[in-house]
Amino acid sequence: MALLEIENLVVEFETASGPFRAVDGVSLKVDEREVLAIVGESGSGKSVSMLAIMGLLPWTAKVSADKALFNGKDMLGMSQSERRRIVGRDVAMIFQEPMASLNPCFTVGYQIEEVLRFHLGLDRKKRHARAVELFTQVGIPNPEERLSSYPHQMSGGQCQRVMIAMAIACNPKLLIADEPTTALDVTIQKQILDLLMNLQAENGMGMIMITHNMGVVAETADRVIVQYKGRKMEEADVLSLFEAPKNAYTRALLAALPDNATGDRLPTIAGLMLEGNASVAASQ
Ligand SMILES: Nc1ncnc2c1ncn2[C@@H]1O[C@H](COP(=O)(O)OP(=O)(O)OP(=O)(O)O)[C@@H](O)[C@H]1O
Repeated sequence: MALLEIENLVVEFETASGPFRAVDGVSLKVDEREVLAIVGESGSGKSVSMLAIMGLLPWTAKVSADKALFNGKDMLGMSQSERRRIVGRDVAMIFQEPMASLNPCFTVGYQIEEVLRFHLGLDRKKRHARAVELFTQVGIPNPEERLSSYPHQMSGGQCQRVMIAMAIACNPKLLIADEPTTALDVTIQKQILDLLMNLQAENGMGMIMITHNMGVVAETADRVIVQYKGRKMEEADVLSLFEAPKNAYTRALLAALPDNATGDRLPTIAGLMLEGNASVAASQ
């Protein structure tokens, strides 16, 4: 049984100018211990698909799917309270902006201990011990001291480590990392990516890596889905995708990698910025 199995996911938003389809019939599967990358440019519906399954979209979103099973449970059919117990415990998400994901009014220690209280019901002493253990695991120096820091007293990289510690606090089966390194300095990006991949291997988690960066895909994924304007363009194991991409949009993404630039200028993705031309990629 797959850990996560989604078939024909559709997400539409009610907007002032009528309904807008952000995700258009996406299907995917993630197995235990597998890393699936979802890659595509900004606005291709990568985040919205995952937020829809987690029940984290606003009421203006209409979500439907033929199947949306996590660990055999129907994520769209279950009650809000049942979903709240699963999200954050069995499935955890890390977002692009660690500063924005943390509450500025509470210490990072309080925030991680809240996760441990809510999902695992640990008493104060056990919560504290587990928080220290988690901070140590994600490489935060002087964990005891750092637990009483507020988010603004920490760097972006440290805040992302806190977010990762919170995400793995309950040993989730699936970790969804949504552009986890995009907002960080280049030197820190590699450290955070290495940390995530080590934790994924150590804890045996399934993982979905959402990114627009083919370099990140190459470093992390077993399998890749290429998404464009809410649709799946191509799906392949990572080696096949890099060696023999089948879709024109995938080829264009790969050609735009700096290593593939042959002249002084980066290659352009011709025509893809025009409105409503998903067919350019879809039809090739
Ligand atoms: N609440 C909302 N109401 C209306 N449209 C929305 C809403 N949230 C997202 N969208 C739209 O849905 C589309 C897909 O957004 P999504 O965030 O999934 O893109 P993405 O591929 O993850 O890109 P990025 O990396 O920039 O977030 C975008 O066009 C976005 O503007």
